[in-house]
Amino acid sequence: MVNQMEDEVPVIDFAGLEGDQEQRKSVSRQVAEACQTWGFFQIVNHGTNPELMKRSKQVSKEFFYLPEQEKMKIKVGPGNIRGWNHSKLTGATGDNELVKPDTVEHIFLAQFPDDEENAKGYPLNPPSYRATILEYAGEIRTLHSKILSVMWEMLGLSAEQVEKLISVEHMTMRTNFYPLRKESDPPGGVCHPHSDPGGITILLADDVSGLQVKKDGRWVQVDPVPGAFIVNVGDSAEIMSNGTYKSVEHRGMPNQTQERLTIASFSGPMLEDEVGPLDEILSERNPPRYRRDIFRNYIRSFHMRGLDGKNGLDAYKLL
Ligand SMILES: O=C(O)CCC(=O)C(=O)O
Ligand SMILES: [Fe+2]
Repeated sequence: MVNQMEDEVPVIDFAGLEGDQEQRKSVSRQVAEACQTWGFFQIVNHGTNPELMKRSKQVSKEFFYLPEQEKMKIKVGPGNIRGWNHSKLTGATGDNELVKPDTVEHIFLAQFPDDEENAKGYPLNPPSYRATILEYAGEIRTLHSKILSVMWEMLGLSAEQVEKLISVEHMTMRTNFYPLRKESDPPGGVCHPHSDPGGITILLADDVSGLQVKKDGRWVQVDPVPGAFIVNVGDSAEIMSNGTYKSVEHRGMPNQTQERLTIASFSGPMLEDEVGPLDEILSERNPPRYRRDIFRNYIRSFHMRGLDGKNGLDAYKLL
């Protein structure tokens, strides 16, 4: 681990995953431990093209810089959470309080499956937006699989089972834009405390601080290592691991010296997949701690509650 401090989210050097067996084992142990304690870690030397990361941030910022009337063309609507979202649109999706007052401006879109349905909601401006984001999504999908592979291996699953669990068929992205906020400005423009519903999240945090993670009842700031990704365990991975891996509450705050852009990429089960503790790890001593349900229902229940702490997961706990 690089730069390890007790009260800092672990930073893991992924170069070791391409090394010999010992090096791979060491990285795998660090990943499993981080998933069990923090539910969060940063990764460096992850192999993702830095130029593509930069272009994805750039094209996203270009979208957010557009005049409001242009962004309104892809705004969310009743029963539709895809597209551009702003606290001005509070309640616009019809899903209770999906958009709370003071919510950060963001855009939510799906990348995989790469079909007609998921192509909906993309902005036509800037013209290169969709192509760039899909190129980025393609690289990030590989990284999702790599991380998931380590996580499931470390639970003792067979290579065959791991293989089945790491193909990322369903992937979505939430891009958050936090304009520079001075101390004298009224509070607002935040990503409210929540846990992520999917498998894992890979966050491109633009080297600007603002993400905070709940640890032992208090908020801990994550200072992004330049060029790193911040990875976290989602609710589905917590459920599938029967609680071994932790989906931890976090929130996104504006930065007081720089504007902030974050791109969160969520890999998850397919909407019709059943999510429940993996049979292979259950035993008399490790009985199921969560009830099973299809992911579509889980997501619906999650959104009905709005972004609000870990309520989504609590509703599925058995013990
Ligand atoms: O912007 C951030 O720092 C956090 C974003 C986040 O947690 C999310 O989009 O799910
Ligand atoms: Fe999140």
